[in-house]
Amino acid sequence: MAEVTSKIPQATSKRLPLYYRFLQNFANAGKKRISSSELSEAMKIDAATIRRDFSHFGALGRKGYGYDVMDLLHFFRQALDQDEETDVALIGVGSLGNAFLKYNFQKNHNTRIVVAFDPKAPETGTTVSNIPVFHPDLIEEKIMEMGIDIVILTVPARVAQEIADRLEKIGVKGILNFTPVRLSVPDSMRVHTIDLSIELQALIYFIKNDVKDSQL
Ligand SMILES: NC(=O)c1ccc[n+]([C@@H]2O[C@H](COP(=O)([O-])OP(=O)(O)OC[C@H]3O[C@@H](n4cnc5c(N)ncnc54)[C@H](O)[C@@H]3O)[C@@H](O)[C@H]2O)c1
Repeated sequence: MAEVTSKIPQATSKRLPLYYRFLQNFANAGKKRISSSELSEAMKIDAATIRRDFSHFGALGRKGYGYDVMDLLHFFRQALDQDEETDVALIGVGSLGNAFLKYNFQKNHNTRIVVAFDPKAPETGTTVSNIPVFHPDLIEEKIMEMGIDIVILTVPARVAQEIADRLEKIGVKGILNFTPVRLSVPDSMRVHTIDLSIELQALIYFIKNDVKDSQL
């Protein structure tokens, strides 16, 4: 199967983790091959979109056979770098942060939150769902010690930029930002901002306009 190339459209790339999750479920259920219409039904993405996406990955289903589940999984694992374990830190253990610590990517064993920070934690650290939570004074020390590159930010808006600046200084590469702040960071750092109200607005727009190729 072909390597992922930079030519893959963004909308297709965004569906990669979703494909991966569904294929894992199919593999766990003992399924060896899958057709685009079966995937379409499970994922609620139309079959033509799936076939087009898969053609970008060099995956060509055979008529009457479909796609080989293990082949696809192998490909997605490489594309998503899932063969490597990624340790993630979370900053801000409030309503949202607590929920993430409890969830902790249960369906993806290669990505996990291994440490968290919140001023409510004593300096010695405590745990939530077995994950150590330290005072934010220890952010630099712990993140560098643990070699963490990715941080989930679930702090109040007023402290978000200040924390991003601190993370930049210690070479953190990526922030998954749940705060409403448009973080200003250098090119060496990547920020993905998730804003539920924008996602919801987009969903409503796509439903109203019946845009099929937008399931993510
Ligand atoms: N992305 C979304 O869709 C979405 C949805 C809800 C909330 N939010 C945003 O996510 C953030 C968290 O929301 P919440 O509801 O969990 O808030 P929350 O107030 O329940 O939690 C924030 C936590 O951050 C901690 N904190 C404060 N200063 C800190 C610091 N310097 N370092 C580390 N931790 C610090 C607080 O002690 C608190 O536990 C807010 O910015 C909120 O606007 C985003």
